[in-house]
Amino acid sequence: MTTQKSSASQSLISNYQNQLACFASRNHHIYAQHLIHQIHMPVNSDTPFNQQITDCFNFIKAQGYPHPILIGAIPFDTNQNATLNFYSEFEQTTPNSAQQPAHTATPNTMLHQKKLVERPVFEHSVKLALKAMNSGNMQKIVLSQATEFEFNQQHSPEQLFTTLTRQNPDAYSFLIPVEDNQYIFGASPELLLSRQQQQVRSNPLAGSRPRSSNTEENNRIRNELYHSAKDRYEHQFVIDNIRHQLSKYCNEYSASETPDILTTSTMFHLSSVFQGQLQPSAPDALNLALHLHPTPAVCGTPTPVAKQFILSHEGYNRHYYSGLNGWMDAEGNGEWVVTIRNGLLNQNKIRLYAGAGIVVGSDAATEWLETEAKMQTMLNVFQF
Ligand SMILES: C=C(O[C@H]1C=CC=C(C(=O)O)[C@@H]1O)C(=O)O
Repeated sequence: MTTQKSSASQSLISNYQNQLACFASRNHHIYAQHLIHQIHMPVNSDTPFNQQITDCFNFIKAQGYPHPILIGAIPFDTNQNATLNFYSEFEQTTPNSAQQPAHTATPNTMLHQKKLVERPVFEHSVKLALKAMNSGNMQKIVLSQATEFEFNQQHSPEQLFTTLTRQNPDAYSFLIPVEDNQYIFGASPELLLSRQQQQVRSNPLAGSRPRSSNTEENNRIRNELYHSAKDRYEHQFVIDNIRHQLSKYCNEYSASETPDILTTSTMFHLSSVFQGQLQPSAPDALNLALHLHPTPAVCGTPTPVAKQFILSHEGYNRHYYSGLNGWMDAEGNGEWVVTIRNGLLNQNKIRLYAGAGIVVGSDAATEWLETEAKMQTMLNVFQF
């Protein structure tokens, strides 16, 4: 496939060829290699990001590539820059974990680790949030922490991705180039939104318990989560919000009446499904997903109050964590997942993130332990 283009179109030509992006779900794996253009701008109503997306797709198609793809990452705070990567073509395969090489990540030595949010700071924020709830200002908030690890050498992004998909075959695994030669990577259990022609689907999660290694104990934990009034309450904010936002665009839809339990490599979650038939005028997959973001699974209720609390109290910049990532084709079909159980690869440093939903009745110490358990999904990649 040629990458030589006319001088008139040089501004859209890749300086970044061979920056691989990968996105895997249970049903398919997408690999895209020939990066044509990267947009870095906020995806909010103040910027012309939609026009730029249309221009990029049109430009790539005019060069003779009929099936371009956008694979990108949107931050938690949409006032910060998103990264939208445009590829001229992509390969789509059916997952077959038996054929994947059974390696773990490069055997690097970890030199240092540093908490960006220490446990007392997190627990203090939880207590402040509970106070705000008791005075009626907020009903739910998701608070998070991050840890940075420094290794003696850089991990191979491709190996990280292979390990993630092998360890988490039911998750949405991703590896996406972002600014400054960094990558975000992860294994998210949470589908924010998929659109395939007029079919839309969302699988919100909220309410969690760490898994044990003992089967009987796991049965007890699942049962306790399923019947926990506090976790059902925490979950309800998310499904109510998704139903409210998406039903506006649907001719018909259905939503789970009671949640199921979704099992990941490290956690149990309460899980609901929303499915609908979109109206002909409904927005494309990315814009529909942006209407949902940030859901109460990563922010809180009411959204503006929770978002402001997070920005003022959390004590670090979430950036891509708890945003969304995924892909979209030029017809507006796509899959966007919540950027959780993820990390940021920056040369020989890796930053990992995890959060937990807080409602009245939450206990600060238990919530901290929940974030640590969630982080284990990523730590397993490095065999810690
Ligand atoms: C915010 C995270 O998880 C969300 C998704 C599932 C369950 C959650 C919870 O029970 O708190 C969170 O809302 C995270 O993993 O960092």
